[in-house]
Amino acid sequence: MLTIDGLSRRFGAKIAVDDVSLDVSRGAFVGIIGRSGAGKSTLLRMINRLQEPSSGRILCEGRDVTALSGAALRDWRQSCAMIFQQFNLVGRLDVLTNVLMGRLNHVGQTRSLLKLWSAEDKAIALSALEQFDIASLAAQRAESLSGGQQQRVAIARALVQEPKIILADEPIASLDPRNTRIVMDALQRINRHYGITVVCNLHSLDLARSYCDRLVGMAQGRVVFDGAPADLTDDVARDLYGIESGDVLDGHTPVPVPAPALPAAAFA
Ligand SMILES: Nc1ncnc2c1ncn2[C@@H]1O[C@H](COP(=O)(O)OP(=O)(O)OP(=O)(O)O)[C@@H](O)[C@H]1O
Repeated sequence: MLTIDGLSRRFGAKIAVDDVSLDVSRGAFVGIIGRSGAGKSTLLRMINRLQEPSSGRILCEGRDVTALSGAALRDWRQSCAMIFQQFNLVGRLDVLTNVLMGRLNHVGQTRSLLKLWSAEDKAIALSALEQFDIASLAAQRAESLSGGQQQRVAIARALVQEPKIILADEPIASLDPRNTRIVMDALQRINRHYGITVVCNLHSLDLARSYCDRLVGMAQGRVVFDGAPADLTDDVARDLYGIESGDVLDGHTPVPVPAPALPAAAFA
């Protein structure tokens, strides 16, 4: 469904993403893992075109996403919803209105400017909130909610966009363990129940192993592992995470290793 073909992004002399090629099939739950600075966010942001590639292409069902502009680009962004670490809600607005923002592309420009939501849009938004057990919070200001609740609102907003893909950039990075599970369960529900493809950046390897059906490991902008969670051995994980491996391998003794110099073929 989604093909990333030789995608790179430079920031001055720095190569954040270096010649990445991936095929993501419809309905997959893909975890992008790797240490801080590996290029995970830049990769996700390029898929959504929040960041422009320096070279390479992104294709979705044969359409060249990298060439889109204007209305076609807006359509693309609607069909690949982003979930951010910091939720990106409008704090002073109520929860229901925040979710309705996800419908903006489905209603006419005048109605969206005036925020004249139809009864049907409101029903869709409320139903999305119900999916994640937060319909009772619909009238509350978003800023009054806990982090886990806010992230579920953001996921509901993404769902009402009716996307083909959800791109989640470290969605649980600022949450406690209980809310982490709730939010990951919400993403899993979107994936399994609605068949929406999820590509999710995760720092925690344990979470990635529990929730994803495919893991893509990045180091220094390159893909150094691509396979099933069961195939990602602790040794490979230590190479991927280096001195951070103790943080991501729960129950394992951290074994510091030098920063990896990882050819893509090494773990293919
Ligand atoms: N706008 C930017 N300007 C300059 N350098 C950038 C920019 N965005 C990212 N980088 C650099 O590109 C590299 C990859 O960053 P990126 O945020 O994609 O990594 P990451 O794996 O998502 O890390 P983290 O988990 O810490 O967010 C880093 O070295 C980062 O400093």
